[in-house]
Amino acid sequence: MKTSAFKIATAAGVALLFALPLLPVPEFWITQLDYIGLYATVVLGLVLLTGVAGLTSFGQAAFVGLGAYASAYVTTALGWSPWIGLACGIALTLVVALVVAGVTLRMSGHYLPLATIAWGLAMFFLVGNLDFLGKFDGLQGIPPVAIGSLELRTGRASYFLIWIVALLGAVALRHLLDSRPGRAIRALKGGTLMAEAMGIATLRYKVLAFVIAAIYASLSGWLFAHYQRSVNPSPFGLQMGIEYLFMAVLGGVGLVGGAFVGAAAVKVAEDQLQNWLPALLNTSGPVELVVFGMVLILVLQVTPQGLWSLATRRLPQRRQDPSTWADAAPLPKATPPARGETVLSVAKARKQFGGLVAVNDVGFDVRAGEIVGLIGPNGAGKSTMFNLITGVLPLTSGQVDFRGARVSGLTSRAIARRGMSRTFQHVRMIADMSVLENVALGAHRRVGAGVLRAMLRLDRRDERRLLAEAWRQLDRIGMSALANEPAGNLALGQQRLMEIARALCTDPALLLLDEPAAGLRLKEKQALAEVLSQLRAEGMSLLLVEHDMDFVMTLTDRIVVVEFGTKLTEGTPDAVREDPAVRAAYLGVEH
Ligand SMILES: Nc1ncnc2c1ncn2[C@@H]1O[C@H](COP(=O)(O)OP(=O)(O)OP(=O)(O)O)[C@@H](O)[C@H]1O
Repeated sequence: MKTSAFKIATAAGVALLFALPLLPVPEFWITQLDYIGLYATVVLGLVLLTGVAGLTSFGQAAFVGLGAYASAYVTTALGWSPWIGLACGIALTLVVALVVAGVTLRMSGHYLPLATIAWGLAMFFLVGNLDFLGKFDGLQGIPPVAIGSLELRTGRASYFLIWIVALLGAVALRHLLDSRPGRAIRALKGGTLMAEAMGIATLRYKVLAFVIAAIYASLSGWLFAHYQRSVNPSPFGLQMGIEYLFMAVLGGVGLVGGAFVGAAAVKVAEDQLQNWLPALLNTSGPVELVVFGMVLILVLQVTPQGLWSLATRRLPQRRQDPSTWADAAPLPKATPPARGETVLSVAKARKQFGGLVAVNDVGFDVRAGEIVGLIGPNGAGKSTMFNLITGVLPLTSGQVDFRGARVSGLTSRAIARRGMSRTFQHVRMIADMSVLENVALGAHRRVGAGVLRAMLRLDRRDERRLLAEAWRQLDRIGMSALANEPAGNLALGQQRLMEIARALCTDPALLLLDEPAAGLRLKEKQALAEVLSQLRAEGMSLLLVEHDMDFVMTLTDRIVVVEFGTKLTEGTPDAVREDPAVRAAYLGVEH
């Protein structure tokens, strides 16, 4: 399908949705669609949290309950307006979500889903046992939402509000995903180490995704309470938490449109199954969940990316046009170190993995405007040394100073923020993001556009500046033609170059490159050497690990040789080439 046809179909769908209650359609349809809109709003949050950020939560129904009960209580017990109820619900959700996120998001693996189950259960039983919330009977007599003198008393009247909230929520989420904070959230699934090395505070973005998802759920709860006009704990229990996840996965992991398809599919299937299953299986138990599980597995066998991907997977990749940011103001630049200043100083750096000494009291300096090579046979400890310098691994002993200040002991993020950037031995990227978006992650720290501005689309000026920088750095290493490709489609050598562009986007004073020339053809290597020489001429310092000896010998000013974790020698390329110990140990030549 072409993009234009897809857009027309979507617009027609939305127009039909809003025309429906004005047509003489059965009340049942309207009720169904009301619920689908309510569910989809919750699932939008899960698209972000689980689909995009990779954080599984079974606890969304509890946040729906929080929004519902907060407004139900203040409107019934205190007689406040539902709009104040909405504000109370959001405020309460914000506080609770921050607390729950603080407790759970440091957990990894299966602990997070388990913790969200515990949170969902705790909320359910807490609400069910509180007197002032009516225990398991809940609260009745909740007033309808009123817009001026118009009271939304019927399903048809509430329909527009429900769907406006759901669709605005979808638009805001799409905006977010296509923005600076959105890219950071998209990097959480599998790219935390890289993102931290680019100076991105990943825990903060996990918390943000969690809080946004909770607020979407809470909004739905508010609508739900005033639509139903009564609340009790059962729609906010664990079973519903599982169903919301079903909807998110079935609709399409990480796809905004999937929230609506998933919510619709589950709601319709649920009703149909409830009609027929009891008769079919001769039982009155709630067997829909079992059948749901089976349907989910079957659907995901056929379309692993969920139902919505059937509509979107043939759409061409969105292309960014460089003319969009032609006039963007350049990003701020840090003051570079003075030429000849010692930028990096490593002293007696040591790393032990159990009994293995991977780096054995190694020391060397790198000065501004200098390219230093770190060479040695496989397993000599070069990558470990990179990880020690950049804070990915803690030192066993010794120290690292950067621009005159001690950085050993700091996190990789803190070190990156001081102007040290790197590439990785095994390329670290977000494969389904475009090359340009991956590179833009490097410039993340240089502008400040946050979540709210992104959701409201008020971030475009900063976004243009950011993409312009990413494009400029890609262009510098001769890769701008590939800017719109998904990064995962590139050849390995190109992915390495992309990492260099990303590192350059951080505006570093020191660049650490781990085997930059690996996988490149001769011409590409020559072009890369030229770019690196130019960076040196501009006053940048570079430390590189490389196995291609021609590349190292022609490019570097000095070489540090390591073997079995120990420094063998250090000197100019010529001196190192002639050093008998190096020839024996590293170049394999007898002396
Ligand atoms: N996380 C770890 N746990 C245990 N041992 C490790 C760890 N990381 C590295 N090592 C060991 O430390 C030694 C140095 O490894 P390192 O990857 O730094 O070498 P290298 O010089 O970069 O080698 P190559 O050129 O093959 O990448 C190796 O013996 C390796 O097996």
